[in-house]
Parts: sequence; structure tokens; C-alpha cells
Amino acid sequence: SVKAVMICGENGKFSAGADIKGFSSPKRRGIALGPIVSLIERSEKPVVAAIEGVALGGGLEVALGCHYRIAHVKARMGLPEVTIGLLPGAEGTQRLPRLVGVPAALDMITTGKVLCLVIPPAWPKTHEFLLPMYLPDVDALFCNSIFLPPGQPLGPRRLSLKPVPKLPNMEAFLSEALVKVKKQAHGCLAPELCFQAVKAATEQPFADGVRREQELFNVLLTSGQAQALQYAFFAERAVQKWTTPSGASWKISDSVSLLSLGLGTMGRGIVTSLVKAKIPVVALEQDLEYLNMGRKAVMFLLEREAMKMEQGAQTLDFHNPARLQFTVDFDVLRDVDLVIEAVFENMALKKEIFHKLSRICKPGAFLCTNTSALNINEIASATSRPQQVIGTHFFSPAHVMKLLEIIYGHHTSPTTIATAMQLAKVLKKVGVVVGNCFGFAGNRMMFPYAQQAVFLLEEGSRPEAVDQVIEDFGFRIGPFRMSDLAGLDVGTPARQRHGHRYSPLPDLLCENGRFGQKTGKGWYQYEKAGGRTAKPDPWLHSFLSQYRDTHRIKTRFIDQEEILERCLFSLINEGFDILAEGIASGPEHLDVIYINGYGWPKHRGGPMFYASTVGLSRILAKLQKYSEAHPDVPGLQPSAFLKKLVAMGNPPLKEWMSYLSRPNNKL
Ligand SMILES: CCC/C=C/C(=O)SCCNC(=O)CCNC(=O)[C@H](O)C(C)(C)COP(=O)([O-])OP(=O)([O-])OC[C@H]1O[C@@H](n2cnc3c(N)ncnc32)[C@H](O)[C@@H]1OP(=O)([O-])[O-]
Repeated sequence: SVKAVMICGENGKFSAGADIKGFSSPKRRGIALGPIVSLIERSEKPVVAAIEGVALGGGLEVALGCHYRIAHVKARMGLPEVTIGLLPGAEGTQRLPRLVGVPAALDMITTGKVLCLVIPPAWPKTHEFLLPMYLPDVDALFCNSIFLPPGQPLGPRRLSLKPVPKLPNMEAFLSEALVKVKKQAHGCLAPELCFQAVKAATEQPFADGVRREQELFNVLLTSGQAQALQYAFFAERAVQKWTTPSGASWKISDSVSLLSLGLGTMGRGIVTSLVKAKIPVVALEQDLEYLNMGRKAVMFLLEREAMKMEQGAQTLDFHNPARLQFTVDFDVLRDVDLVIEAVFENMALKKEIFHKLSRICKPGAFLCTNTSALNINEIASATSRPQQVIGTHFFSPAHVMKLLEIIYGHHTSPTTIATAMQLAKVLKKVGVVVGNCFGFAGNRMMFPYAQQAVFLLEEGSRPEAVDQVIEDFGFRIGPFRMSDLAGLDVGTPARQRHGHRYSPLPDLLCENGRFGQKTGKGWYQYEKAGGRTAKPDPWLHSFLSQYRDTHRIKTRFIDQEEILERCLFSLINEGFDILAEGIASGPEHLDVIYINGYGWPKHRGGPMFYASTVGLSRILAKLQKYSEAHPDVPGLQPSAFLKKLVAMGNPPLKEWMSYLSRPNNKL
């Protein structure tokens, strides 16, 4: 007597898809969702998916098996399996192209993007609650009446029976799409295998396509990359669950006003990200000329951001002085709730500013400093409220990069830390709390890596060889291309001497006017000053040979394995010291920092996860070998904590912290 079946979710959500934890649990591998979706589709009674909130992954695949889909106007849909190293393995790669066509399906499946409904303006706004599902770029096939016409045959409603819509130039389209997918994958397997599965839908009948989808799914499931990406998914959520023992928190709401001090590169990006997050902001500069320059740059960035958004300009409302104000008047400091200082990296200047802030700001105001290495305690000592001082290390460009490293000082209160974490959340960034030390967690690990890269040049390698190895590993950009991009004159403290091996190479390049892209020459040559295309430079090669001759350094061939290991293992080694000192609360924290702030390839799970996959004993053995060859390089001497873990039998990553004998941080 049942006329139709409706599948819906609960609590305003349809489904977030399969339980991601299940993929790594051997017990659950036997469950296959695809046949269940097929069963739904074969039903003789009409089945309707009623979608509210999210319909993701396996959830959306269930909806694709239904005969009708209706959705709430605010529903969000996507197949994000690719982001966790998989493909939509419940027949989604075969059904979606049949529904929305190959270009839209490929885009959704290979990027994992989550789409909001786009309601065609012509649609009557009679029923704001449930509307037929309609996605951008999708033809009218999606727009079915929400009323099921009685006696309508279900055959045409079964997606598996429909042909994949033809394209006049399918072959050319697919080869172009493959090039694009490969270019964006940076060594990650899943996007290409997602592509192959959709391609199968264009070439084979449904059942064969499903078999191909399964084969490809199994390759991914056992690839190791899926495990790394799923680890990263949970690590990102775990590090943001920072709570104080007292449960302290301070919510950033619309009524709170923020002030950004300093409108250099970082300040401009910070103001832009605050405006994007719809937080009222005052931008303060010390000098009218700098203020005007900064204002122009911020407006330019905001215009560009607005263009990327639908109805962006109105939504951001950045011409409204109640939302964004520029001033040189320090008196505005009296009313703000939180200040983010972003002046030059100069301790004396920062202390002077913090002294001033402490005098003028209201007693409850929080004072954040944007610094990449300076001592938070020393900055806080210039104020009468060190408990409200905290480091907020933004990454450049600050309105784009997702990481916010949050550094507590000796006196920073839990409420101040909770506030900075809340700020990260509001800015849609990933906040990671770390302790105070030179370079904090991220840059401190970067120093030995950058140092090894230069030492490798001294010993016989070339910038292009080192960059190639690192980029093949999955980094978007190798250390020398990165150095040219940032500018060689932007201080990397790795060059400081402490009685240990030091390479003057970067300084010598600066003395030769080679500051990187901005001067058209650095570790590479560029087409012009400000050019972006790096070309190997014969000048640099002969300069390196002369340098080696002068210092009587014997040149040798350095293979890819040594390049990779010396750069990455020294970075990882520093990570173990950071954990042992309680600067970071766990290996996941370092991994999340590296994935979101330093371009570490996510499909390798972050440096500490990668170390666990390589095996700690192997890392230790290699570090021992390299430190014997280079006894004057402290970064290669194995960390005591790493040695301890190896001695304890190489425990799994989640147990590492339990091997530290003292509490790992003051929180
Ligand atoms: C053959 C099979 C084919 C099917 C394949 C698939 O479906 S693959 C799957 C394809 N689906 C996806 O890839 C979707 C992945 N999920 C998301 O994109 C987002 O979580 C969200 C948009 C659903 C909610 O965002 P939000 O900012 O509102 O909240 P939030 O992100 O903080 O999460 C809240 C809590 O839920 C947890 N959790 C969430 N989803 C899953 C899951 N699938 N599994 C397990 N757990 C999950 C999350 O860990 C957190 O737990 P905690 O830390 O509280 O213990």
C-alpha cells in the first residue's frame, strides 16, 4: 500500500557520507554501498531524496540512486571523496555524468568541491523550504516537479538507464581535462583516478563502468595516500578542538571591533581577511603616506576578492566606514576589543608599539602580534597586561593562506588563547596553538631544511636539482624557487653562525644584487625584474664552481635520495625536538601546520605522519649516517626523542607523546 518512499536525514542534515574512520578499519571493508544504491534505484515504488543541509559523498550517491531529488534552498552537495584520497565508489562516478553531463561531473568529482544550490531567478518563490535540486552548470534535467505525477513510469527516472550526454568534442575535451587534473594533483593519485572513472562512464555501459570504478577505488583504498589524507582530515579537526582546563572562551561576534596596526604586506592581507570575515575593522598606520599606500592596496585586494564572490561587493560592504576605516589617529585604540599588530619584524619597534598599546587600549583589549619568530615574552614585557598578549603568526598572503600559528607566552591567559583560536575560526583559518621559541614550530622546522638545501649546493648540487626533488615529492615549490619568490634579502635566520657550519651563499647572492624575482635574478634567472618564470642560470653555475674552488670544497654527484632525505629528515628531526620541548602538543599539530602553511603535500599526511610511514628506525639510521659525514651540522644530529621512540620499538604516531616523561606543555 506504500505509494512512495522518501529518504531524508535528521537534524537538518541529509548525510556527510560514509564514516571516514571505517575505511581504515579492516572489519568494515566488506560493506559496499553501491549495490544498495542500485537496489534503491530498482525499486518499483518511487523513491525521493529530500535533501537538507549537506549531502556529501555516499550521501549524495544515495540521492543519485533515488528517482527524484528535492532540496532545501540552503543545501550543499558534493562528492568530496577525492579530498580523502578516494573516489565516489558507490556508483557515483557513473550516475553523476548521466545526470549533469561530463564537464560538470568531472569538475565536481576531481576537485571534491561542495556546491550550493543556485535557484534560477525565474522560479516562483512559493515554497522556500523545499525546491527541486538545481546545481550550477546543470541543465533542466535536474529541475523536476516536486509533485510526483501519478502513474508516471519510473524507467526514465533511473539514472543508470540514461546515456551519458554526448559532447561534440568528447575526446579533445577529455584529453584537455586530464592535463588540467594532472597539473593540479602535484603527485596525488586520487584526482587522476577519479578522472579515469568518469572517462569509463563515457566509454562503457553502466555495469562495466561500475566495475572499473570498483577497481580504481580499490587501488586508491590501498594506496597509502588515502590513509594520509584521512589522517589529515581528522588531525585538522583535532588541533582546532583546543579547550582550556577552565573551559575559557571569548566569542568574536559582530559587536566586536578589531584593529590592525601596520599596512605593509602582512597588514594588508590581515585587514582583507578580517573584512572578508565581516568583522568591523579599523586599519591604523603611523604615517599618512603609508596609510594612503596601504589603503589603496587593501581596496585593490578587496575589489579582487569581491569579484570572486557572487554579489561580493555588497556582501563585503567594504566602502562602509562602519565596516572598514583607515586612520592615523591612535585615539581609536581606546575603543577596540582586539588589536593585531603587523609592523616590521623589529623587536625594539614592536616593544615601543606594545608599550603604547598597553597605555591607550581599554583594560580588556587583547593585543596580538603578527610575528614569524620574535620572542612573545619580550614583546609582552613592554606592556602592563602580558596575560592579554599573544602571537598570531599569519602566513603570506594572509587573506589566502589557511594557517594561523597562535603562540602563547609565559603569561598568556587561557582566555586570550581561546580568543585567538576563535579569531582563527571566524577567519575560516586553521588555528594551531604552539609555545614560544625562536621560529615557533613552523619556521623552526624550516630552518634546517633551508640550510640543508644550501649546503647541498656547496657540495655539488644545483638549485634546479634540489627544487625538482622537492617538487616531485609534492611540494608546490622547492626551497630555491621559494627563496627567489620571497626575496633573498628577507632574513632567514638559518644563516646565523653559532660556531656551526654556515653557508654565506645567500648573502653572496644578495651582494651581487640577486634578491630573487623582484630583481629578475636570484637562484635562477627571470625574464625581467618581477618575472615569474625561473630558468637555470649559467652565471650561478659558474659562480658555484668558483665558490667551491675558493673554499676547496670537493664536488660530488648528489643523488635524489640524499637531497630528499637531508632536506626532509632534518626538518622532521627538528619536529621531534619541538615535541620533546612541549612547543607543540602532538605530531598532528606539526602536520596541520605544515599542510596548511608550508605547502607540504597533504597526500603525504604532514612531516610527522610521513616519518611514521617511512619508519622511525630508518629516519634515525639515515640521520646518523649524515651527521657522521657532517659533524658540524647540528640539524643532522638525531633528536633524543626520536632515538627514544626507536628504542621503544617504533610505537604508532598516536602514542608518541605518551613516551615523554614530563607534561608536554604548560596548558
Ligand atoms: C564506497 C563508499 C563511498 C562513499 C564514500 C564516502 O562517502 S567518503 C566520505 C565523504 N564525505 C566527506 O568527505 C565529508 C567530510 N565531512 C565534512 O566535509 C564536514 O565534516 C561537514 C561539512 C560534514 C561538517 O562540517 P562542520 O564544520 O559542521 O563539522 P566538522 O567538520 O567539525 O565535523 C563534525 C564532526 O563530524 C566528523 N565527521 C564529519 N564527516 C565525517 C565522516 N564522513 N566520517 C566520519 N566523521 C565525520 C568530524 O570528524 C567531526 O568529529 P569530531 O571532531 O566532532 O569528533
